[in-house]
Amino acid sequence: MNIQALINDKVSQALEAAGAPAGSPAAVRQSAKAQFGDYQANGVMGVAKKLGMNPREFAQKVIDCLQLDGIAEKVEIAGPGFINIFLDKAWLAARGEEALASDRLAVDTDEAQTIVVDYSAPNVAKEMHVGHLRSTIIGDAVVRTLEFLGHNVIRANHLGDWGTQFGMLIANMERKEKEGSDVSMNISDLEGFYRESKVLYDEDEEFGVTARNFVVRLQSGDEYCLEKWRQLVAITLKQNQRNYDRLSVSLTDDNVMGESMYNDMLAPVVADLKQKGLAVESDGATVVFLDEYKNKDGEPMGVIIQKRDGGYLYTTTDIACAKYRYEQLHADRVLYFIDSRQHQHLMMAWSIVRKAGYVPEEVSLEHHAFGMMLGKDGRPFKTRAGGTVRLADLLDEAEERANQLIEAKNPELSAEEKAKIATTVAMAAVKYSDLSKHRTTDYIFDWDNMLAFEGNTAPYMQYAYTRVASIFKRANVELKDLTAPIVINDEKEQALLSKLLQFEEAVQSVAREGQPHLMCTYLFELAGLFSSFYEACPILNAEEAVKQSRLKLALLTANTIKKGLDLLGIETLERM
Ligand SMILES: NC(=[NH2+])NCCC[C@H](N)C(=O)O
Repeated sequence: MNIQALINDKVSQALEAAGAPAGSPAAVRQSAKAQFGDYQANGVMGVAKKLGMNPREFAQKVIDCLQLDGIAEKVEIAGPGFINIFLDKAWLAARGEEALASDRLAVDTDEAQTIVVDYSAPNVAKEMHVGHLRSTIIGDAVVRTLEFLGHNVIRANHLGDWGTQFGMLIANMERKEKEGSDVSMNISDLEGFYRESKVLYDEDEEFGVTARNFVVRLQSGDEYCLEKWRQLVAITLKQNQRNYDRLSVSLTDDNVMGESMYNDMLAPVVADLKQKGLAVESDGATVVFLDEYKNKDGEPMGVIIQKRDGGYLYTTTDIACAKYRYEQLHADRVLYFIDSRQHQHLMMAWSIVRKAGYVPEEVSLEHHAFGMMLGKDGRPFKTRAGGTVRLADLLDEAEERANQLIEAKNPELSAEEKAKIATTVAMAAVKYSDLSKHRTTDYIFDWDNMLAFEGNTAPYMQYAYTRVASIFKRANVELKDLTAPIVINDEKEQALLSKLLQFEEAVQSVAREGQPHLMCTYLFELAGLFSSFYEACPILNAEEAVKQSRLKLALLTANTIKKGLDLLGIETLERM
C-alpha cells in the first residue's frame, strides 16, 4: 500500500469538503522529522490564500473534515498552517503484518503501461567503455523497478550499428582478405582494427574512395557488405554480453534494436517532413528549422536530416526511432538513459517528432540524462596512460580489490566462498556507487570509497542485510513460528516500521523519476534506523511476545533490503 497516496487522497477529500476548489493540491509529503509526524500536508496554506482565509483557521476546517479514523492517532496544525499526521501504531502494525506475509512486500502494482527503455547503447566495433556503464546500470535498475510494478517493459538497446564508419571497416576487411591475413578477430583486435581502418581512411586516398563506395553499397542492401557488417555486429555483441552477464544486467541479443533497424524508415520520414512543410532544402541538404532554438545571430537553428551526399544522420534515426516506438511498439512512455551531452540532440529530434505528429503529447518522451564519470582528480575518468578505460578492465580491477578486502576480512573462509563473496561485492560496489549518486551530476569514481564498509556503499548495504539475516540464524526461527503479532511500544520500533512501510513510495519515486539513487537513499536510511532500533531494543533476550514482534520487524527489514537491492540489480549474501 502506498501510504503517502492514501493520505494525500484523504486530505484532498477533506480540502474539498472544507470548501477548496476541486483538484486543489494536498501536497502530502513524508515528514522530515519525527516531531512533525509521519506525513505532512503542505497544500492547505496555498488554498487558504486563494480563498482569502486565515491559513490556520482553514487548516482546522480541513482537519474537521479529515477522515483518518483508525489510520492516524493524532493530527496537528503546525506553523503557518501545515498539517502534521501521526499514524496509528496498531494500524502500522497491521500494515507490517501484510508486508511480511507478501512476497512483494504488499507493494501494489500499477495499471500496466507499455514502457520502452532505451539504455546501454554501445557502438559496434568499439569496446564498451565506462561511459556506457552508467547508462547500462541505471537503465537496468529502472527496468527492474518498472517490471516489479507490473509494467510491460521493452528493453531497447539502441546499438550504434549503422553509419559511415562501416565503409572503412568493410574496406579494411576486404584488404586483409586480399592480403590473405586472418580476419576472424575478437573485439580487442576490433578496437585496434577500428583505429587501423581510421588511419587508412584518413591517409590513403584510394582506400577512402573504396570505403565511401562500401557505405553506399551497404546502405542499398548489398549482400557482400551486409555479410561483413553482420560479422562485425556479432563479434561486438558477444563481447558486450560478457559485460552484461558479469554485471547481471538483464540485456541479451534479443533486446538489440540498433540504429540499422530504422534504415528503411529514413527516406520516407524525410519525404514526409518535406511534404508537411517542416523540412526544406538548404545548401543541397535537407534541413528542419526550429524557431525555439536560436543561433548566435538570433535565427532559428537548423537540424540537418539529410546531407548533400544523401546520407542520413543520427538525428534522422532518432526521429524515426521515436515514431517506431509509438506506432509499432505502442509505447505509453519512452525513457532514454543517455548522457547529458546529447540533451539538445534529443530535444531537437523530439521537437520535430511532435511537430510532425509522429508521437502524441500524452506519450511522454523522457531524457533521463546523466553526467560524466570522473576520476578522483575531477577530470574525465581515464587510464594512467590517458586512454579510455575498458569496462572489462574496470570490472577486473574491482574484483581484484574486493578479493584483497575479503582476504583481509575473512581469511578463514574457503577459497571458493571468498571468490564468490568478492565477485558479488565487486560488481555491487561498481553498480551501487553509480546508482547511489544523483544521476544528473558528474560522478567521481573512487575505489576506496565504493568498497568501504561505512557510508552509503554496496558493502555497507550488503553487510546490513547479512547482519539482519544472521539474527534469524541465531534465533533459529521461521516466519511461521512467529505467532505473536507486531506490537509497537518503543519509538525506535515505530520509526523503523514507519520507514519499512515507505518502501512502496521509494519504488514509485524511482519509477516516476528514473532516479535509482532515491532507492539507495531509502535503503541507507532504513539500515540506519534498523541499527538504532537494534541498539535500543534487544531482540533475542526480550520476553517471548516482544521477541517475536521484534523478530518480525527484523525479518521485514531483511526482506525489504533484499528486495530493494534486487530492484537495483544488486545481489545479497547470506554470509560475508
Ligand atoms: N536513441 C539513442 N540515441 N540512444 C543512445 C545511443 C548512444 C550512442 N550509441 C552513444 O554511444 O553515444
